[in-house]
Amino acid sequence: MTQRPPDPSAADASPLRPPAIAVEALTKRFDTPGGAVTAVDAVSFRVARGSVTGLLGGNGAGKTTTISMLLGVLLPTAGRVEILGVDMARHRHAVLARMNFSSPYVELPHRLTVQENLTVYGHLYGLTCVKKRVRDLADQLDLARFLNRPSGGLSAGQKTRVALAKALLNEPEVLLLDEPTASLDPDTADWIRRYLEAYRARTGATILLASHNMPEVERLCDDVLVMRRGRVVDQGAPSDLLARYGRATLEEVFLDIARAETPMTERANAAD
Ligand SMILES: Nc1ncnc2c1ncn2[C@@H]1O[C@H](COP(=O)(O)OP(=O)(O)OP(=O)(O)O)[C@@H](O)[C@H]1O
Repeated sequence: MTQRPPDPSAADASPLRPPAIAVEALTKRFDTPGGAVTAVDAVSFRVARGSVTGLLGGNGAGKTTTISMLLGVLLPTAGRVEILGVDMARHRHAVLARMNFSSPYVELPHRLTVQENLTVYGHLYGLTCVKKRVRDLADQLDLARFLNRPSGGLSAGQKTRVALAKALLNEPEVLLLDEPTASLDPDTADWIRRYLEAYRARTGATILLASHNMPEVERLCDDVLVMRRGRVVDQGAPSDLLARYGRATLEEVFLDIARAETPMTERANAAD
C-alpha cells in the first residue's frame, strides 16, 4: 500500500493537474415501458482533488445514476467522464485501482463471511498483504467481532460499515460514497464522519458523497453540487450557498431549491 504524503489543508484546484472528477454533458436515459426516463440530463461539473464534495438532491434527482456512471458500471447515453485525467469510456481499467465506492444499494454476497468478502475483494484489487489490510480495517472500523459472521446476517448499520471497509481496501484516491451514514445510529454516524475526515487528512483523497443529511454535508464538504430532476442546478461551498440563498442552514437552502419552480441558477442563466 503506497502511503501518500499528508495533503491538504485545502482542495487542489490547480489548473496544471486535471481535477479528480471532470464530467461533461453527462446524460443517462432509461427506456421503460412507460416511456424514456432522463435520469441525468447533460450534467457538467468538476470535483477538485483533495476536496470532499457533497452531491445533494431530492429522491430521484439522479445522484445514484451519476455515481454509477462515474464508476463506469452504468454506460452513459451521452457525455464524458474523466477520473484523475483518465477517460472512463476508453481507459477505465487504468484508473479503477485508484478509486472505490460504497453504496447501501450494492450488497456483498450474503453467504460469505465478512472476512471472506473483504479477502475476495482485497485479491480482486490486487493487494499484496490482504490479511493484514483486512485486520487493520476491521480494527479501525470496529468490525473484528463480525469478521466470521455471514455478511447477509448483519444489521443495516453493520453492513454499512463493512461496505465502507470494502471501499477502503485499496486506499482509494477517489472515493465515491452513496449515503455513507444511512441507517447508522447517531453515535456510529458521527464516528464514521470523523473517520472520513481523518482519512482525507491522512491520504489527500477526494471524496464525493451523496447524502440527504444536511448537517453532515455542512460538516464534511468543501463544495456542494445540487441536483434536481437530473440536472445540476447549483454548486458552491456551503458558506457560498448559505450567502446566496440568504439562509442559515443548508437544510433551508435545500428546501428552497427543492420547492422553487425554477432554481436560482437557472433563473440567473436565463437572464444572461
Ligand atoms: N434502471 C432504471 N430504469 C429506469 N429508471 C431508472 C433506473 N434507475 C434510475 N431510474 C430513474 O432515474 C431517476 C434518478 O434515479 P436515481 O436513483 O439516480 O436518483 P437519486 O437521486 O439517487 O434518488 P434517491 O435519493 O431516492 O436515492 C429516477 O426517476 C429513477 O426512477
